[in-house]
Amino acid sequence: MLILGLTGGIATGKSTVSGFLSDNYHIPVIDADKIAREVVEPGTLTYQAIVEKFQPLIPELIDSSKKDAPLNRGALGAYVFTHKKDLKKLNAITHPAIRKKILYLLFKNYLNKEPVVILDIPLLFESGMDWLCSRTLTISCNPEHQLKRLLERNKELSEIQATDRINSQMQLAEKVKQSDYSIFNDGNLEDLKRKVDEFVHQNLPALQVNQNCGWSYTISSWWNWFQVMFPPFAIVGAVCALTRKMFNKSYA
Ligand SMILES: CC(C)(COP(=O)(O)OP(=O)(O)OC[C@H]1O[C@@H](n2cnc3c(N)ncnc32)[C@H](O)[C@@H]1O)[C@@H](O)C(=O)NCCC(=O)NCCS
Ligand SMILES: Nc1ncnc2c1ncn2[C@@H]1O[C@H](COP(=O)(O)OP(=O)(O)OP(=O)(O)O)[C@@H](O)[C@H]1O
Repeated sequence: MLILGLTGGIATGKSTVSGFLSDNYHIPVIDADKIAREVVEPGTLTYQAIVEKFQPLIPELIDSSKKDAPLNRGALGAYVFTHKKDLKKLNAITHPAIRKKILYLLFKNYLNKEPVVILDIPLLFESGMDWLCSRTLTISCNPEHQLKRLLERNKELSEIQATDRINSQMQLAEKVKQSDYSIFNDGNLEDLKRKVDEFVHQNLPALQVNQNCGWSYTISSWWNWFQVMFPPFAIVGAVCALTRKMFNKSYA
């Protein structure tokens, strides 16, 4: 299974691209932002840990008059994106649960024999989850477009708050440098769609696209067949791939 790690800065167009890939090529998408919302729902251990840690700092974090009140994400975001140390603490609480769910969904897709899965993670490199990916793709754009799109989408954010969110992430240029492929999303939505189509046809040649009824997959080498027939060899293959990635990274 080819795992394509999709990343970029906030509001650079990741979800728009994963939407195209899912709608037009029927590729399953694992969306880390969506998972990040699920793992903090009332009743979860992550929710409890966040309330214990952050309610003393953010009194409006939950509506205490209601049982199982959801987190006030706006208030939590406004606080953590201006307090770097606390953002790290929030990440330390949420990321293990997000990682666990991602691994579970990857395994489920593997059992479903999906040839390609998109892993849409804004913090792909920051969290080190790029090691799981066969290939990585960064969606970037210039800073003016990024700020404009973020302010248009999240109308509740002031320009200062939006800039804080952008600055809390790894620089876009660094993400582009670390990734195998990048798409520069500076045109309109039609331009973006065309670039995504070009990307698929140029970089995913092992897959034969049938846009009407999804992907059909050709297992190209004897080694791939072998791994499908004897799963322990797939595990050895995965360990070798991870070791190779680690080695390449430390010498990059
Ligand atoms: C701080 C929170 C409550 C703000 O919630 P809100 O609904 O306003 O934003 P949302 O979750 O939709 O995120 C919007 C975008 O913000 C950026 N972002 C989110 N979390 C982080 C973070 N920890 N560090 C840097 N950028 C982040 C991403 O680009 C994301 O796409 C929320 O983002 C959160 O719980 N973050 C911690 C979990 C996390 O790291 N999620 C990202 C997926 S790995
Ligand atoms: N090429 C484009 N032209 C016009 N609008 C665009 C373009 N690309 C993305 N947008 C818009 O910009 C906003 C941000 O895009 P999107 O939600 O895909 O970003 P994202 O990278 O997934 O953001 P986040 O990190 O917050 O999840 C959306 O409202 C989207 O419709």
